[in-house]
Amino acid sequence: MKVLKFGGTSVGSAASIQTLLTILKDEVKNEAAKPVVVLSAMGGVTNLLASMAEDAANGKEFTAQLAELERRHFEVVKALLDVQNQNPAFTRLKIHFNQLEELLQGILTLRELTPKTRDQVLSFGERCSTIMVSKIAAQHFKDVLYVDAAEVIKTDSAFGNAKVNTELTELLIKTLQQENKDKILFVTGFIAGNDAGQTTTLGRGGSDYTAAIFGAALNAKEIQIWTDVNGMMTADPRMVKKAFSLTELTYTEAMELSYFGAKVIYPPTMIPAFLKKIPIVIKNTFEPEFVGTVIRHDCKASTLPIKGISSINNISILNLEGSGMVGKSGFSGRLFSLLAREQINIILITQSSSEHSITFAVSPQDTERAKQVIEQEFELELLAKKLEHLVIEKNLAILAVVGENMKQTPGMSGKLFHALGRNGVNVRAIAQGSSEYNISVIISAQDLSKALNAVHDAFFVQLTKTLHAFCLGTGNIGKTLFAQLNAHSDYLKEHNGIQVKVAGISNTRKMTFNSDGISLDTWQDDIESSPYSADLKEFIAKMKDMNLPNCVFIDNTASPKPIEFYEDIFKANISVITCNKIGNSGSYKQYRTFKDTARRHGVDFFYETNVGAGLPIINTLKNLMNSGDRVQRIEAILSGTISFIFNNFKGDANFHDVVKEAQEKGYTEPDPRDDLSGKDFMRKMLILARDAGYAMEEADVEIQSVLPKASLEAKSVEDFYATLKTEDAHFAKLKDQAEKDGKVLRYIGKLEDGKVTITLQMVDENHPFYMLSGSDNIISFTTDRYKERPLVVKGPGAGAEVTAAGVFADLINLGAN
Ligand SMILES: NC(=O)C1=CN([C@@H]2O[C@H](COP(=O)(O)OP(=O)(O)OC[C@H]3O[C@@H](n4cnc5c(N)ncnc54)[C@H](O)[C@@H]3O)[C@@H](O)[C@H]2O)C=CC1
Ligand SMILES: N[C@@H](CC=O)C(=O)O
Ligand code: NA
Repeated sequence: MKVLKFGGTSVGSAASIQTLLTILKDEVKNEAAKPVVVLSAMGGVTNLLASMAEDAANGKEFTAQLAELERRHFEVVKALLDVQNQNPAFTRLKIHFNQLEELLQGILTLRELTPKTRDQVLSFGERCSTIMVSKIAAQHFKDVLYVDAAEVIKTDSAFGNAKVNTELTELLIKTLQQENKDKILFVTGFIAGNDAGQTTTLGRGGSDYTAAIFGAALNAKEIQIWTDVNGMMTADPRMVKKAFSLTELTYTEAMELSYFGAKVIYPPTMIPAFLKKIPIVIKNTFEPEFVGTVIRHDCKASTLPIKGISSINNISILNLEGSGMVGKSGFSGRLFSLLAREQINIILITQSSSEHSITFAVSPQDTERAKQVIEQEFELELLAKKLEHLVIEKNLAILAVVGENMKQTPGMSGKLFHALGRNGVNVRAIAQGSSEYNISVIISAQDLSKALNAVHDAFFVQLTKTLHAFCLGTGNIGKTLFAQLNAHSDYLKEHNGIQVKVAGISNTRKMTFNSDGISLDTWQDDIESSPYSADLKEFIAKMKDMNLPNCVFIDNTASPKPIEFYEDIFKANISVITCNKIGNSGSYKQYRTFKDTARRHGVDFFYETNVGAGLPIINTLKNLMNSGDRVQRIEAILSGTISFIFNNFKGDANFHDVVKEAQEKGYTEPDPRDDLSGKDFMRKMLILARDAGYAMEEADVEIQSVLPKASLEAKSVEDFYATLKTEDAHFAKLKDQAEKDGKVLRYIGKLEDGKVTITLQMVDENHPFYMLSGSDNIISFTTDRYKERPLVVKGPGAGAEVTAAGVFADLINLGAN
């Protein structure tokens, strides 16, 4: 036979009771032995009863609540019972409501609520729901018996949390069942009775306990807990959207997981079932076809590294330290006995092997009392300075990864701490028992949601890892990146297990945020209709405040302003991807600071597109350097704009029009003077030289300009274009000269002997840079290893598509870390 327990939501309305009946009909059809059905009070009723009792004790009226209670039960009776059966049900229920009213009246008169009376008040919840459901069930099943559990579950008189007399209880339950083998028993959950026939209650999770007691007494084949969620999940689904239901768990794992937070079952109540190895199945009344979770002792081997992550979102820690406890046997015994005497529950303990300090966690409401009693107990040690004063830290949380598979598996704690560290979550204390199925860490409460999501992503790699991107700049590159992300998101999920959510966007006018991800179909409308005006400081503050896991800041601007915040962003453990070259080509000190700060905080700083757009130039150089090679010389064409101009400034073409075309094609910087003046090229050479190990400054780069004086001095972009027309002869002369000699114009950068030069050259067909087209860049690295023939990278080095793709590639590389 099976025990089926239905929780408050499962008996909370006429509709859910109808579902309950369907579930029961299936059970009766498929199983020869009649089930035992344990019921909770209708959802919310226990709390309502408790508050009515409190109100009465405080002299407040309770009639309205009583009427509400009656209404809820009567409404169900009217909806589900045939008219001729309604009156007997109303009468039975009314008797109870009258008793309840009398009881509350007594409390009101005496202004006193004892634990005993409170238990009695609360018992009306289960009694009424069970009477009601059993009456309805009697219309559908032949033999139905209402059982008041107070008659068979016998306890001591510790009202509120009574202790069960197991032997007697089992005997009474067995006898009851023997005598009613052909009947479906409908049993009140949560309540019991003492020897004197008074009602007691079983404490937290009491109805589950009732089910476990019946299951154990009757050696049930299975105990089903019908609730309103799809079984036990890998984490609290309110905080971790990707949490999923577990199909199987061991008892130990269930205990560990649901100890914190998870309200599905309260594991101590399962002990009777656990001792008899009875499987417990958690099912969802509102989705009965879903398999749910089975808790059993003989679970199949699982491929999951952990079963789940549990958490408590509000705890305090107390830290006691001093020489007085070093090597002193009995010290912790004294401390913890004291706390036990005071009924202060210790949630977690850690002690370093130096024995110089003990840290333990308690609930916030116990904190002050714990401090007081410890200071009293250890007064002498404190006076003699053998102990320091107790340090209390509040607003903390516990996160624990749980699973028996962690046993003997190296790398589990590494994975946990990597995920926490990379997301800037500081670990205040750690506890792992030698059983190895639980690693608990204490962190700041405000980091809990971020930490849970990051750790969930790290362990459940079969799910997608979510990156949260905050993007600055919606121009050429920014908007192309959004289009690429949007078009490629399904592929990314499927092949790389990565999901990119754009959680914030700003341009110079507006900014918008959404922690669930801004739609990349409608981002333009979202930003336009956003109530927030752009404010870079605010944007960054909000990004930090949202505290999302796997967070990255993407700078797609050409502005010096975001650069000022990079260091601060790294310090908040947020990675940076940038196509903006201004940061890395500022002072050498600033360049170093970015690199060092990112490394110190365990986050990434990726800037592949700073040189040659999407071409793999920065990464190639990084690989050379990291593998111990040494750069002897770099020769390169790194201005896509100038490359395009020289490749198209031929025959009758005029210089002005070719520059305009380069801008229209998206090759130029927002201000094309940056390209033509050689400044953009200078920035790239400086970044390369620095990455190659040279501590250079801008002043160390020698630039030969391609522009005449008038164009160089132009005060605006418009004036600049005007000078390109007036100075046409200057450009035509250059072109004619090259063409006459059978050569082409090339703007070439060189790094050699610690010196960087950028010069305008005319090269013939024997030169390796002769054959270029479009916006091609080319770079040749001569190194200790690539000495005879240099390593060459060549291809289009400007344009929105290739640049955005380079930023995208940085993002994917980041996702892999
Ligand atoms: N075009 C290309 O081929 C390549 C461009 N890049 C770099 O890409 C970056 C962006 O270039 P484009 O998209 O062409 O520029 P753009 O002028 O089209 O767009 C810049 C965007 O940044 C925004 N912005 C500027 N200052 C801002 C601030 N303080 N706060 C918020 N938003 C701000 C603007 O509103 C605009 O949306 C530049 O740094 C450029 O050097 C890098 C490699 C290749
Ligand atoms: N404006 C740049 C674009 C790449 O950084 C260029 O022309 O090379
Ligand atoms: Na590149």
